[in-house]
Amino acid sequence: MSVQLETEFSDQNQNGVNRPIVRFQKVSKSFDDQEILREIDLEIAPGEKVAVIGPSGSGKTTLARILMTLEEPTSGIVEVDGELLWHKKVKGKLVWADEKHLHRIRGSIGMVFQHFNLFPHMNILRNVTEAPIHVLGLSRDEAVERAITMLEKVGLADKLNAYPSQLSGGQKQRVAIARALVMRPKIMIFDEPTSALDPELVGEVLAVIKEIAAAGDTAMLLITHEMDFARDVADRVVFTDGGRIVEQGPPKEIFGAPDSPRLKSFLTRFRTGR
Ligand SMILES: Nc1ncnc2c1ncn2[C@@H]1O[C@H](COP(=O)(O)OP(=O)(O)OP(=O)(O)O)[C@@H](O)[C@H]1O
Repeated sequence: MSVQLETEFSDQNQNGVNRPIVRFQKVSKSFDDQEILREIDLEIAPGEKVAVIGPSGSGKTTLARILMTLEEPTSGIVEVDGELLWHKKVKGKLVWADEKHLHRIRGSIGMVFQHFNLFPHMNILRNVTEAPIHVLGLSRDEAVERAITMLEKVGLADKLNAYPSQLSGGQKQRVAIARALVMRPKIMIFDEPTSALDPELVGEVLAVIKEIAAAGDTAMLLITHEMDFARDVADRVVFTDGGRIVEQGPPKEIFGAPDSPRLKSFLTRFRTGR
C-alpha cells in the first residue's frame, strides 16, 4: 500500500471560510493494474451541487465510492471539510487512516445508492431514526422529530408506519434520501439514484432531489445518466472519460457549448440514443 509524502499535496485553505467541503487531490485508482481514475483533482464548495456525467466505465461510480469510503484510492488524497478521509498525519507524513477514523468521518457523508438497502423488518420511521439514535446519539424524541421533518420533505409523512415491502421503488428511494439527509451530512452523494427504478418512478425521485437541492445548503455530488436532471440541478457539471476529468463548467456551457471533441461526441450519442 502506498504512503504519500505530505509535501506532494498542498495544505491551502485549511482554515479559510471558503474551504471546500470536498477536495480530491491527484486521486488515482487502479483495479488489477488497470487505471480507472487518473490523477483526479476536484473541489466541491459549500452548498455546491456538482453532477458527474460520462460514458459507462469512465470511473464515475468509482469516484463516488472513494468519497463514500467504500473504495480506497491507489494514490492521492481526499478531504471532507478540511479533514483527511483516507489518511491521517503522523509526524508530518501521511499514513493510511484506521477503520475508526473512517467510521467517524462516514457519519458526515450522506449516501444514496441505486439500491435503497432499507431494513425490511423496520417500519419507515425506524429506518430513518436508527442512525441518528445509534450513530449521532440523539434521543428517540429528537430523532423522531428530525425524521418526520425529512419524511415530510420527501413527501412520505403518511407512510411512517408502513414497511418497505409496502412501498413502490420510488417511495423506497425517497425514504433512502430522507435517511441520508436526517444525519445532516456535509456532503450528499447520489450514485445513479434512479437507474434501478421503473421508468414511471424516475420522475418523482428526481423531483424530490431537485427540490432538496434548490432548498438546501448541503453540498451534493450527483452521478447521473439523466442529462436533463444534471442540467436542472447542478451548479457545475463534470464530464469524465477514460478516468480523467475532460471538461467541467456550468450546465449552460457543458450542454450548450461543449468544448472538447469527446464531450461533443458523448452528448451527440446521448441525444441520438446511439
Ligand atoms: N471492484 C472492482 N474490481 C475490478 N474492476 C472494477 C471494480 N469496480 C469497478 N471496476 C471497473 O472500473 C471501471 C469503471 O467503473 P465505474 O463503475 O466507476 O464506471 P462508471 O463510469 O460509473 O460506469 P457506469 O456509468 O456504467 O456506472 C469499469 O471498467 C469497471 O469494470
